[in-house]
Amino acid sequence: MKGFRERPSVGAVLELLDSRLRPLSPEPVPLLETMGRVLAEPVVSPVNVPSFRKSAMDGFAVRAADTQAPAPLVVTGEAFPARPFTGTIGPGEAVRITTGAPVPDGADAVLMAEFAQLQPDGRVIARSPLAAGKNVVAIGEDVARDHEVLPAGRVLRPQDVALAAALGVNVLPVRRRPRVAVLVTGNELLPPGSLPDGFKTADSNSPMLAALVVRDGASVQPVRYVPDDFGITCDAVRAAAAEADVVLITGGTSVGVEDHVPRAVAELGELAVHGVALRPAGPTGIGFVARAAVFLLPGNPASCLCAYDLFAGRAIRQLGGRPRGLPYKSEEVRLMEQVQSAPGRTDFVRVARAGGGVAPVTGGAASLSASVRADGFILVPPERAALFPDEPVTLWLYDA
Ligand SMILES: Nc1nc2c(c(=O)[nH]1)N[C@H]1C(S)=C(S)[C@@H](COP(=O)(O)OP(=O)(O)OC[C@H]3O[C@@H](n4cnc5c(N)ncnc54)[C@H](O)[C@@H]3O)O[C@H]1N2
Ligand code: MOO
Repeated sequence: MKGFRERPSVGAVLELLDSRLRPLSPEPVPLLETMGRVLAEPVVSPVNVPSFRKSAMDGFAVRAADTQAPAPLVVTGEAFPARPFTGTIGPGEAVRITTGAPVPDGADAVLMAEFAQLQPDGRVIARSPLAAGKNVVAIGEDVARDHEVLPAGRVLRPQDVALAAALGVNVLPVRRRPRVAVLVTGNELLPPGSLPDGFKTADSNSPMLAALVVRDGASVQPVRYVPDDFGITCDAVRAAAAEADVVLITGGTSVGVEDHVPRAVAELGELAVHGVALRPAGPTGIGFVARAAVFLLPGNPASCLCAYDLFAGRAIRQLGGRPRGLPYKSEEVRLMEQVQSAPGRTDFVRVARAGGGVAPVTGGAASLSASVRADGFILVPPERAALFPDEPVTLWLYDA
């Protein structure tokens, strides 16, 4: 059994990771299925919106010049959406119009019904003068043809999908979703939901990882349980790497006699990182097998979450074309208690709000309940051996 030799810094590991991964290729997807997907190319409008001069109000289409003096106008027809008035409005004339209807030729303003005085003979008088263009939406006023309306990289929102629909676009090029396989190692584990029994432990890492993977826009394959056996571990990693873009392996990452994962990854491909100057999750590993990026996530639940958040999630987001940084809101807060670290190491410290600032929650890397009690986490940078009360720190918030 060998211990960890050199542990690269978190920064060095992130650099390596970023240099090895590129967004997955685009795929065409029907518009209604694109919500939350990542746009791979900009959307350029093929049309003007609106494509005709459109009334913004119910009332009367008029010539603005005719409203400067309060003279009665003769109503010569009606205009409705998609049922235009086909004639031209001449001097002294008006056309009854509804919102969304094409403004007839000759008219350059719409008199709102509220400001129209109807005469007993059916003619209409403007109560106040109108400027040209009043209540008329110009051609291309909302969207001009050939203009970029959605940038590449956009995580599509409901209104984005709606705009594409308004432009007549019904298929969008979006990044392929990363496919993620999860392998759970450890003879001691029972499937999630099992009552912990004797020396056995219910698997809590895989439900957490599945939720994180979905949050980060990827699809997750059914979890596979792998006993602590070198040959079976190799077979499972090989099979997972053949069908996934990312393989997450929890447990068996360290240097104990039953920790087969690092050697399996090294033999099947490349173990680029094993051990990071980080606490918790120091035993984290990163490798590449076939075309898959493989993450060795320590078995302790808090370490597993930490290693996912800092490394695996970043890779998944990058492959999916999403912003690769931490997907949490941050805020500057005051630290209420001293936090001990060590020079050269990054510490991931779960904290809760306390006394107008934040304080570490109690519980080690094996404590999942500490992650549940935490409002978020802070990171102690490698150049600091400790953080002190009253210092400003960046709080990464678990809740938006
Ligand atoms: N010589 C050294 N030994 C260890 C070091 C070290 O630096 N040098 N680091 C320690 C740290 S820190 C951790 S973390 C562990 C990581 O070890 P493994 O990744 O091999 O994790 P396991 O031993 O398999 O499990 C640790 C712990 O977590 C429980 N576990 C595992 N999987 C799950 C799961 N899916 N759901 C819930 N709980 C799980 C497991 O039962 C153990 O209790 O290495 C140290 N050793
Ligand atoms: O870092 Mo281990 O990841 O503390 O339990």
